[in-house]
Amino acid sequence: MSLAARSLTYRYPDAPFPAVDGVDLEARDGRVTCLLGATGSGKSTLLRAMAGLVAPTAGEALVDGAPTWVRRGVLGRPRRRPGLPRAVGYVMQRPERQLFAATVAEDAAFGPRNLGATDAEAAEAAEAALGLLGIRHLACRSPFELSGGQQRLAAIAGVLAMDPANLVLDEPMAALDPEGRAIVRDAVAHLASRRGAVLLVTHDMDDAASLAASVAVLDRGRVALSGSPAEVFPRSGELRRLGLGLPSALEAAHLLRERRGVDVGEPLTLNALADALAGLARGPREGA
Ligand SMILES: Nc1ncnc2c1ncn2[C@@H]1O[C@H](COP(=O)(O)OP(=O)(O)OP(=O)(O)O)[C@@H](O)[C@H]1O
Repeated sequence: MSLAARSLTYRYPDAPFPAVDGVDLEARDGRVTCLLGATGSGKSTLLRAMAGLVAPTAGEALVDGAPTWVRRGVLGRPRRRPGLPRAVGYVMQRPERQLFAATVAEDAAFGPRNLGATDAEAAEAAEAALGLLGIRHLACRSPFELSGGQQRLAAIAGVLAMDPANLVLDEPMAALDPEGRAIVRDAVAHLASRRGAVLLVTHDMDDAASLAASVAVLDRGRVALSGSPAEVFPRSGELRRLGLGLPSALEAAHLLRERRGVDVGEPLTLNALADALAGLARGPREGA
C-alpha cells in the first residue's frame, strides 16, 4: 500500500500561481508521513489531490501505484478512478461537523451503505471501525452529546468503516483539548500500524515528532525539506525561515545549550529529553 505524488501540480481556476507546484512525495505502508508547512503553503491542497478529491493540473497522484484520475473517452476528460474510496480514506479538517445521524453507529454505517453494502454489512463495518478506535461503547450515543475528542473519533470511524487501504488526515488533532489530542494521536499511531500508508497534515511539531516516520515541509507549493524527523528537525534555521517552530523538546535542548552550555543532543520528544537529562544527572555521580 502506498500514496505518492509524481511531479504533482495543482492550480486553482484563475489563480495566478499553482498552490502545489511539481511535488514528489511518497507515503509508505504502515508508517505515518507528516506534511508540514506555514499557512497557505499548499498542504491541504496536496492532501486533497493525493486522496483523489481533485484531479492534478499536471503530474500524478498515485494510490497503491495507480493514478487517482485517468483520461478516458473521446474528449479525454479526467475521470476519478472507480473504487477510490476503498483505496484511500480522507479525513477532512473538523470532520465532526459532518456528523448527522441519531447515533454514532448509524453515522459510521452511512459510508459503507453508500458504497453498496447491505444494512447488516454496513452495521458490521461500523462496529469494526468503532472497535478499532476504542469507542464501541459510544455506539448508541448521539454524536451531538459527545466530547470534542469523542466526536472527532466518531467522525474518523465513519471514514474507516469504508475500509480504506490508506488514509489521509487533515489536522486531525487541531482544536481539541490535550486529552482529545492524545486520544486522536494514539488512534492515528494505532491505525498506522494496521493500515497502509497514513499521510497527515499538522501544524504541531510535537505531534509530528512523536508520530512521523518521515516528514515533508512545503513552502509555496514545493517540498523544501524532507526526510526522517531526526534528519529534518535539527535544521532549525531552515525550519524557522519556512515559518515553522521546533518540537518543544528540541527547543528546550537548544536553550539549554545556548544559555547553560548543557548538551543533551537533539531530542525530538519530551521522553527523549527526560532520558537525556536523567543521563546527565546520573553521569557525574556514577563517575564520582
Ligand atoms: N478554493 C480555493 N480557490 C482558490 N485558491 C485557493 C483555494 N483553496 C486554497 N487556495 C489557495 O491555495 C494556496 C494553498 O492553500 P492550502 O489551503 O492548500 O494551504 P495550507 O498549507 O493547507 O494552509 P493552512 O495551513 O492555512 O490550512 C493558498 O494560497 C490559498 O489561498
